Amino acid sequence: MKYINSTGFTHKQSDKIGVLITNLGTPDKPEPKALRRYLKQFLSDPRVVEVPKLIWWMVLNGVILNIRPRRSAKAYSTVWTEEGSPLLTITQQQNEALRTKLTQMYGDDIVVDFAMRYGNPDIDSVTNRMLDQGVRKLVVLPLYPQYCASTTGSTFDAIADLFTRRRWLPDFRFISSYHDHSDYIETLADSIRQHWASKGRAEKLIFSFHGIPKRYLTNGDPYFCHCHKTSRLLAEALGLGKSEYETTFQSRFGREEWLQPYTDFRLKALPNEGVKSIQVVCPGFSADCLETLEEIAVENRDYFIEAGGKHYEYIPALNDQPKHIETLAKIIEQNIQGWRIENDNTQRSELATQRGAAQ
Ligand SMILES: C=CC1=C(C)c2cc3[nH]c(cc4nc(cc5[nH]c(cc1n2)c(C)c5CCC(=O)O)C(CCC(=O)O)=C4C)c(C)c3C=C
Ligand SMILES: [Fe+2]
Ligand SMILES: [Fe+2]
Repeated sequence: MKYINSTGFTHKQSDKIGVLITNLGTPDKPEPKALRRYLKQFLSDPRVVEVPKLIWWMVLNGVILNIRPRRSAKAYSTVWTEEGSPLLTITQQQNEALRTKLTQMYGDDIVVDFAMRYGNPDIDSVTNRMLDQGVRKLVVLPLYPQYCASTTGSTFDAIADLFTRRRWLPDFRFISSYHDHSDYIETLADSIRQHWASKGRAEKLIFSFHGIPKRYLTNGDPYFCHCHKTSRLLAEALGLGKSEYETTFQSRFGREEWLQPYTDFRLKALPNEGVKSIQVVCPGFSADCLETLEEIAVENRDYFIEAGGKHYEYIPALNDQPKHIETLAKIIEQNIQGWRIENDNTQRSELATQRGAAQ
């Protein structure tokens, strides 16, 4: 085994704190070839699809990767902008804003960067670059408020895998969820209140979260409970009664049962139950992406209107809203307690001396 060495250190270089934010990732282009590459990496992750390896390899390579890339490329091209995929652009904006905020709080010895679990920029390259810049204490914040093994757990796997290959490991903290953090709840509530102030209130508010197979819940994944806790706290903050909101699950994939109730089923049923005006918010998505901009804002609107609904609004994700960035900075601040920015170069000088002697 050849380990990745820690190179590039110099005398008087101070130790740095690294803050790495991550999200799921997105294809490089809204084209079938790029989608094939992206979906192959994403759907080959055993944390995402928990099906025996050989069976899944045959289904993925024999069926899914021959059909889905073309279909998904079409969907992606409807949300793509001149800057690229919304998920990437918004994550870049969040990263810039967070870097500015944390630099104001901690000075230049904090290194802030972002990476994607699938596609680019990848976790390996970004983390290696941060460690080579002198990061000796690393905190990772996956931008998934609710813990799920398929997303948060998989992000940990990628970092842990890199660590098994590196010589010099940093102090390390991993933020596994913030679904009930009071600032996150208040920021979401505030964004909904602002929407109400400018657009008025619908009869019902739908909290739509990305789904997962129901089997993962029965096997002990806390994701479903985290989603419901976020909803309950959000409803309390907004003073909503039980009949004024619903929690639903979107973005099903494959044939098995996923978490219920399904968003699209409920949107098709609500007009028949007398609900003609709704607003939908997706608290599990920290950045707008295909699943919110296309599936919720367009596809599900059509279902609701076709079923007899009159008024449908999607309330955007928190994205790079200043209050969201302040919330993320606060979560990071609380998780790096006790991490002093070091300016003690004794160890560094020691190493440099030994290297000099060895040459
Ligand atoms: C917010 C949390 C997410 C969970 C939990 C999640 C689980 C999950 N997803 C799939 C399959 C797909 N998801 C896709 C897109 C997608 N998923 C999330 C987030 C979560 N997924 C985001 C933010 C996005 C959008 C990415 C973007 O580029 O905008 C896709 C790709 C799109 C498509 O082809 O439809 C798939 C596939 C599974 C199987 C799963 C849990 C088991
Ligand atoms: Fe997904
Ligand atoms: Fe989708």
